[in-house]
Amino acid sequence: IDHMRNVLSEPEQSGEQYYSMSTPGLVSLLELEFKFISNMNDYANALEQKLQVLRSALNAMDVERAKAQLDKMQYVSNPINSFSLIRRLHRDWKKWQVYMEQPLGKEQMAFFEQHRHNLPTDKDMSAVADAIHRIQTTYFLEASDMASGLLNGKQYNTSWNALDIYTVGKNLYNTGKYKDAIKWLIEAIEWLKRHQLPAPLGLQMTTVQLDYAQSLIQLEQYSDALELLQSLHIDESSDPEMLGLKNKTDEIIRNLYQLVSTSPNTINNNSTTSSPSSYLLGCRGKFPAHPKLYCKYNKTTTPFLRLAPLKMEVLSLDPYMTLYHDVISLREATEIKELATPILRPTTVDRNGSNVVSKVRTAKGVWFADDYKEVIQRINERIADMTGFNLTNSEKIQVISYGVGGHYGVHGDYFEGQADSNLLHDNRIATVLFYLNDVEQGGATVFPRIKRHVLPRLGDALLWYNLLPSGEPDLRTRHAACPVIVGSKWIFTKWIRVKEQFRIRPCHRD
Ligand SMILES: O=C(O)CCC(=O)C(=O)O
Ligand SMILES: [Fe+2]
Repeated sequence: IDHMRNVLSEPEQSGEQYYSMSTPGLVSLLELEFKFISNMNDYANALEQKLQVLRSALNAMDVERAKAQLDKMQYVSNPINSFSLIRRLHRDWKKWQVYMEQPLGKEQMAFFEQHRHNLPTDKDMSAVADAIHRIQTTYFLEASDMASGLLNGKQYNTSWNALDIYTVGKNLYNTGKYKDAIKWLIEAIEWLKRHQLPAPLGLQMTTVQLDYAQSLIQLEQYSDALELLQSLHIDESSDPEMLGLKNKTDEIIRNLYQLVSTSPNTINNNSTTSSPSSYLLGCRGKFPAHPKLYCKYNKTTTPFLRLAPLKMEVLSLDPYMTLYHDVISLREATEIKELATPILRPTTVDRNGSNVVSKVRTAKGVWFADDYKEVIQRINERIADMTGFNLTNSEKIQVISYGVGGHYGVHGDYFEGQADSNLLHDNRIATVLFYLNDVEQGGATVFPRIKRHVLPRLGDALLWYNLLPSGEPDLRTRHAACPVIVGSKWIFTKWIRVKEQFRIRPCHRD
C-alpha cells in the first residue's frame, strides 16, 4: 500500500459503473431492480390472463364432455350436437392452436434486452465480494454471522441465501484464499440443507461440495477431501449437468487416491495467529485511550475567529492534530452531497505517475473548483479561518462517497519519492478532512503510527500537518479510512499546499 497518494487530475471517464463503490450508485441499482420486479409482475399477469382464458374455455368444454360421455352414440345422433362437433373441429381447435402458440411477454423480454447493459458486470461482482471479505477480515467477523445479518455484534433484519453465500466463497476460492473460502462454502451447504432456491436459479449442492473438496485439496488436506467426495451420492441419471459433476468427481477421486498414498493429510498448523496490525487494531477501536489533551474555543488563528470561535479538540501535539466540531451544518452537508451525487466517479490512486482505480481505495469522488457554488466558496473561507493558511494554489475540495466496505488503505497525503518535482516542491503541508455524516458502523479514520482513531461525525473536521518543519514528509501522519460496515460515509478533503505559506510559516533551524 506504500506510496499510494491522492491524485490531482480528474479520474478518467469510463464505461464501468463500479456499482459497489458509492451509495448513490447502489440506489440507482435498487431502482433498476424495482423495474425488473414490475416487469416480471407484468409477465406473470399476462400468463395469468392466458391461463384464465384457457380455464374458462375448459370449464365449458368439461360440461359438454360430461353430457357426451353418458352415451356417445345418442349425443352425436342429435344434429345440434353433431353440427357443432364438426364445426368445432373444423375451426375452433385451429384457433386454439394459434392462441396457445402465441409467444407470451414479448414486451417483457424486450425490457430485459434493453437493460442488459445496466447490469453489474463480473468486475462489479468480484469487487463487492472483495468488499465483503474486507469487512470480514478487518473486523474479524464470522462467515455464519455475516450470512445471518449479524454484523459486528449488531443483528440486522436481513440475511443471505445460498447463492449469496456461495458467491462470496467462490470469489475467495478464485483468488486463492482457500481457508476463508471453506468457511463460506460450508455455510452455503448448510443453507441448502435447510431451504430451497427457486428452481430457475438452481445451485446444486454437489457443485458447492465439489468446490469445498477442491479447496481442501488446495490446502493439501487430501484425505479429508477424499472422505468428503466419497460421501457424495450423485444421482447422475436425471440430467447431463449431474453426469458432468459425477464424472468430474470420479476423476478427482482417482487422482486423490494417488495423493493420499504418497502424502497423507498435511497437519494444518499454518494457522499462525499473528497479532493484528496497528491498522486493524485502530479499525476495531482497540487503540489505548490516549490521555485527554484539551478542548478549547479557537479564537485566535485568524481575526475572524474572535467573532465566531470554533470548538476545537487537540488530539495530538506532535504531530499536531486537531478535531473541530460543528464546523459545517447539516444543511451544508446535504447541499454538498446533492451537488456531488450525479457526478461522482471512481477515485484513483497514483501508481508510477498514472492514475488508476485500485482496490486500496474503493470510493467515488468529485473535485469542486473554489468558485463552483456559493457553499464551496463559503467552506473554503472557513478552512482559511480554521487553519490560518493561504489557500491560493491549494487543491480543489474533493468530495468522497464510500460504498460497500468502502475504504482507503494506509497512505500519506504528502508527495514523496519519485513524485514530480513540482509536487515535491509544493507539497501538501496540511490536510483538512470534513465528515458529512455519522456512520452507523465502521468507517473510522485511523493513524496507525500514533494510534489515533477518529469516528465520522457530521460537522466534524480533522486537521493535521503532513510535513515536518524541514519540509520533509512526516511519516507519522500515515493514515487510512477503515472499511465502512453499515452506513454511507461521505467526506470531503482539502489539501493545502506549502509554497503559498512562505509569509506565514515561521522559519525553522532544521
Ligand atoms: O475517509 C477517510 O477517513 C480518510 C480519507 C483520506 O485519507 C484521503 O482521502 O486522503
Ligand atoms: Fe489521506
